[in-house]
Amino acid sequence: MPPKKNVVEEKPALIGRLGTNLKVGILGLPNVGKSTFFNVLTKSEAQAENFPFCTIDPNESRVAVQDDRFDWLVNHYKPASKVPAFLNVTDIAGLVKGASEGQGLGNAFLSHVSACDALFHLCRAFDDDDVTHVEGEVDPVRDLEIISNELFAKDLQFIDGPLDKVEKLFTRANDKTKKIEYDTLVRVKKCLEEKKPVRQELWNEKEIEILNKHLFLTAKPIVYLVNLSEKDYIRKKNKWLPKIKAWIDTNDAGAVLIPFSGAFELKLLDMPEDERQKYLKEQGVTSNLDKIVHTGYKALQLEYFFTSGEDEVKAWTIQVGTPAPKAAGRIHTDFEKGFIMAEVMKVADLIELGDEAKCKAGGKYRQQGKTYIVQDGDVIFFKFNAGAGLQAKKK
Ligand SMILES: Nc1ncnc2c1ncn2[C@@H]1O[C@H](COP(=O)(O)OP(=O)(O)OP(=O)(O)O)[C@@H](O)[C@H]1O
Ligand SMILES: [Mg+2]
Repeated sequence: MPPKKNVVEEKPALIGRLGTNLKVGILGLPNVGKSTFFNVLTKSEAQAENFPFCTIDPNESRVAVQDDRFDWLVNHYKPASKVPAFLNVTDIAGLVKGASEGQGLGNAFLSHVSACDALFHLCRAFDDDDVTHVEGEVDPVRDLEIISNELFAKDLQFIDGPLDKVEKLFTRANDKTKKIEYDTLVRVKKCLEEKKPVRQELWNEKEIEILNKHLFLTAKPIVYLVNLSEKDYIRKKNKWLPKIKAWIDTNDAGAVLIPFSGAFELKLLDMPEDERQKYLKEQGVTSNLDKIVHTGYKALQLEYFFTSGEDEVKAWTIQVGTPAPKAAGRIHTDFEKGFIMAEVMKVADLIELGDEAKCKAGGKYRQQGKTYIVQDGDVIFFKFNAGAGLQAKKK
């Protein structure tokens, strides 16, 4: 029997703000290399020094998403203007044990975490007696636990307010419309008490709508980054890596772990391009920064389609699952209002066949209507009725 239409399917979905201007925050203890990472990633010059709480106010920047497909389009069309996709990144202040009780920068810090949509949880696995560790000695597993506990503690403090409110309406005032909200928040509280991050629980769409009103810290997707010494990064070995992996498997199953080295990346940044290539070849390593950017982008459930021609090749960021008219609206609201169709080629087909004419001849140039869900890497030309925007305004 086919499933009933009104049954809400349980599927892992992004809990959080909607939109395309989402950002990833860099989270971790003080002095573990967050600003160093931010600087090498975004080629910025945020202050990164060897003392805890060097960063106080968040620094924001964006980093271009490296994509060979975009490079191919640029090389093919030789456009006057080229605009890749960008990932927004925020460097936040270090968090210490007791932040949820106001220690360190306390609540100010946690509000900066709250303003981000996903997190790079960065921990330190490099030994360097000259770089101060706020907890004494290096132990990234303990550090992950400290930060994770603070996030749980903050969510637990926060939930009582909304839960009390909805409980009054649902149980005492007998407002049955509040049932889902009440049940959802009770489940959230249970998760938090069991130290299960909200993101690890399976929620249906209705429940996600409720979660999205509250933006729990443990609902945000996390990518774990381990900051290694240059030596360990090059030899791809560090005694903490297996322990960190085991911690993630137990506490945040399925989350991605990516090692990098702030010291190594800083060194690369200072080298001229030819020297850098030579050094990478000699050492037999590559930088992990592109991979980190891609993973962050994916964690936000963002993707992009391309528009391309001689004027411009551009990657347009959308949320996964965006229908064609809404994607068109990213370019201009009139494109959405007057949407007629999307003419779509897959960038992989374009690259394989060589040009648009061959795509058309090979049946790889398709006309798609309003219900088409745009896919990552679609090359799209939108047809729209130019007067539609005006007509809509007149109504
Ligand atoms: N992989 C590494 N190996 C050795 N030293 C490193 C490495 N990564 C960062 N450092 C050094 O650690 C110190 C602290 O780095 P940074 O200022 O980036 O930390 P932070 O996490 O932003 O600190 P805060 O929370 O205080 O803002 C700096 O002196 C930096 O050069
Ligand atoms: Mg810093």
